[in-house]
Amino acid sequence: MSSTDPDHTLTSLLAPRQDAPRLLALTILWHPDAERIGEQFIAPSAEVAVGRFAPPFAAPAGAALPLGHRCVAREPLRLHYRPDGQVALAPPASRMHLEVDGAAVGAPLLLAAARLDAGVVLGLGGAVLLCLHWMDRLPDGADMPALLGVSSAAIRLRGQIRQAAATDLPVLLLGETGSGKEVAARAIHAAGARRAEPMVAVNMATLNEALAAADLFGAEKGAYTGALAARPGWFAEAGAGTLFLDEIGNAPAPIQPMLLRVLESGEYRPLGARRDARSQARLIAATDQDLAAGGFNQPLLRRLEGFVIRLPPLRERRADIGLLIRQVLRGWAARGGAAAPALPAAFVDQLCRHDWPGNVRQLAGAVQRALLDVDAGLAPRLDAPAAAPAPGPAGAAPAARARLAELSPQAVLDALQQNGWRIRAAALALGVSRPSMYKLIDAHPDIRSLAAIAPEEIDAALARHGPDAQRCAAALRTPSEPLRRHLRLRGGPA
Ligand SMILES: Nc1ncnc2c1ncn2[C@@H]1O[C@H](COP(=O)(O)OP(=O)(O)OP(=O)(O)O)[C@@H](O)[C@H]1O
Repeated sequence: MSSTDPDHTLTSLLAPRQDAPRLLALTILWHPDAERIGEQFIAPSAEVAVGRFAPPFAAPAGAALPLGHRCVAREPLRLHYRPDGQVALAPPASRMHLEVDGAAVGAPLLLAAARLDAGVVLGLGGAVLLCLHWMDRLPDGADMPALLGVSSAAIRLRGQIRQAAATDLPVLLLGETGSGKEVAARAIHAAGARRAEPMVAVNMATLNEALAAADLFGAEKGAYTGALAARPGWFAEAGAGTLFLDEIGNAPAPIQPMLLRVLESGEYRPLGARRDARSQARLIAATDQDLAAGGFNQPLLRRLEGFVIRLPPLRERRADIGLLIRQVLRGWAARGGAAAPALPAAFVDQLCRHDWPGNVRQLAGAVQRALLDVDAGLAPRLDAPAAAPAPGPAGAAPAARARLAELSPQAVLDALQQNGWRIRAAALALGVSRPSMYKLIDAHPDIRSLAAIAPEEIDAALARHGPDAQRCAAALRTPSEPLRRHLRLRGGPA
């Protein structure tokens, strides 16, 4: 741990040094040969000339080849990283159509250094898209297939995951909705010494406040009304593995001091038990909220911050967008057995420049819908209604929030009914985050929270519909996940 580290966390050891050299880099976002997507050229000097036959682009440990495509002019466009930090761009002396961030360019221009932080999208000849960006670290072997990315931010993230995996510290994952927090938690578990033990993921926002303590810490038989059998709780189920507490900012207030106690002493008391139990589990928590802003138990926050990892939003790492699009295309081919329909380069250009408040999840949804459109002979559109952004509860853009308010109660009800009353599936269908889905449900006049339903009514639904939690949920007009947990706690059907 660094003695000058004001946060006293390991994270600062990995923070890029202010004086770290940064190099100009070009990453292939789109190419008629999809295998080329993600290949990079990292400039060894301040001058780069990009044409059909040079420079060579390569994947880590792969062969290096020039862009090669006939739409790219032989005459190169020239980039010059100037001492004042700006990048001068001179178009080629040819008829090739050149676009810079969607605008046609026919004359030299200067790019401010800050534009390259997120990545500038260069369109060459209407067929090849490149991302011009900075690199402040070397490409890695990208040995975490669930966490794609060739940007410096993606490489830094994988490095932090490897470091966190080598420790037993609690980890706090911070990032906007859809930015990959759960994927990162699973990668930490998979890369650590506990990989052979279970990983249990709990969404704190779905916990029923009255039952949360029993859910997490377990309960003795008869510990509360309806507890027909003892149950272990998530801490015991995680054993010596990893307990992932997603959306920790939504942890019910009475639970927070109990979590603090486990983190401080390793001990907790199952409901109705005479003595404490010991937790062996490693804790990873995630949130898209600012937990320091108020409401959340601050000593608990300090404990969770053993190792803090910030997941960068997609709009700050455009160099990764091509690989993420290709992942969806490959998924389509793997599911359907046939290659995915071709997406127009102009549409991919839009995808690469979009702001993606719902991050990777929203991008993947937009690409899926575009593929369905193209397959049906329609032109893909980025502004299709279903492609509405998935805002998080905190930090959501005003435009995204407005769109959330535009969702009618009927649309929310339809999404639940069509998705077996499952919150996660309905949130995906509406293109909103799970925290937003909870807010929509709370505000809905015709959807009830489980706590508001009398036990006799639940019993009557069970008697009528049998042990089918989804049918009971539909009959009770309540989401099925909390009902399923409630039934499990009672020792009944799930
Ligand atoms: N770097 C990545 N490479 C490939 N897929 C990714 C990456 N990051 C995220 N994804 C995918 O994006 C989707 C959202 O990721 P994930 O559920 O981990 O996000 P999250 O930050 O936990 O979201 P939320 O806060 O809404 O729960 C998942 O389908 C995941 O597989």
